[in-house]
Amino acid sequence: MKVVILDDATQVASYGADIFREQLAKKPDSVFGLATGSTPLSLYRELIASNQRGEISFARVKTFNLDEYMDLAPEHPQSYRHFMNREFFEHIDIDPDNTRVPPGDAANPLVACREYEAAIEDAGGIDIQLLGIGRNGHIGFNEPTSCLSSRTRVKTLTRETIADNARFFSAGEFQPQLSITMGIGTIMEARLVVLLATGSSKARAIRAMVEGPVSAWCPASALQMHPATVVIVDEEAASGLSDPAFFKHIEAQNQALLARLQGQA
Ligand SMILES: N[C@@H]1[C@@H](O)[C@H](O)[C@@H](COP(=O)(O)O)O[C@@H]1O
Repeated sequence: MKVVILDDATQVASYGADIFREQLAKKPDSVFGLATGSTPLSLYRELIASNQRGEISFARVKTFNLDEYMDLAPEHPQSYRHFMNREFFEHIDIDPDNTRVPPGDAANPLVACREYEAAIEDAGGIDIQLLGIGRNGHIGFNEPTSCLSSRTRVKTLTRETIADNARFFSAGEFQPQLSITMGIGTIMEARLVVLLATGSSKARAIRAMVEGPVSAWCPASALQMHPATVVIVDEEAASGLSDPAFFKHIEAQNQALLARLQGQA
């Protein structure tokens, strides 16, 4: 697990966006796993700007979103499908048919979960999976006690997650208690995982993910077993780590090594 600590949320978004830009330069038909939440929004805005300047193209890209609320139609303003269209897909040159979000309104969610897994496999697997993290260490909607080898399935949301996401629903409005989410096993098969976290409310989860035991109590801790995970955090989200200076030292060494290798090319 590579941990990159940066000054602020703007730098976190740029560092993350660079990884996507580099991937697109290498493989224009990349498969991206995408996330919702407020954290990735600045990264999406950077990618939109690059796309509109003609620096990158999503014309051959396929995307799979991590999760969706159950019982919300795609047109519902709080559905993750609606969020992705509004915040990202409508502003880039992607073919809408190449974007998938788990169907929260599927007549048979169990069949829909199996089909989602099959579609990821048919696309050749995920090149980069983008993740945020919940305050309780969830990734996607894999809440604490999730099986660490789980696949796409229906998950019950914790009261903490429902409370955290209540701000998006108006008072008295139906708020889903269930979700469809890629499993931790699904996420672990992505070739590269990029997890972003900003703000002090994420400090406890980041510490548990990076330093804690690999445990279903912190689903993100499973990423300690992933061969290529980059965790990009601002100072506040890193504030619970025992030795942030060590991670900064490693990153400085990595950048120096990269510069040396580029000099040799
Ligand atoms: N299912 C999503 C997660 O994918 C996201 O990482 C988390 C954190 O959201 P935010 O970035 O707004 O803190 O919220 C939701 O529960």
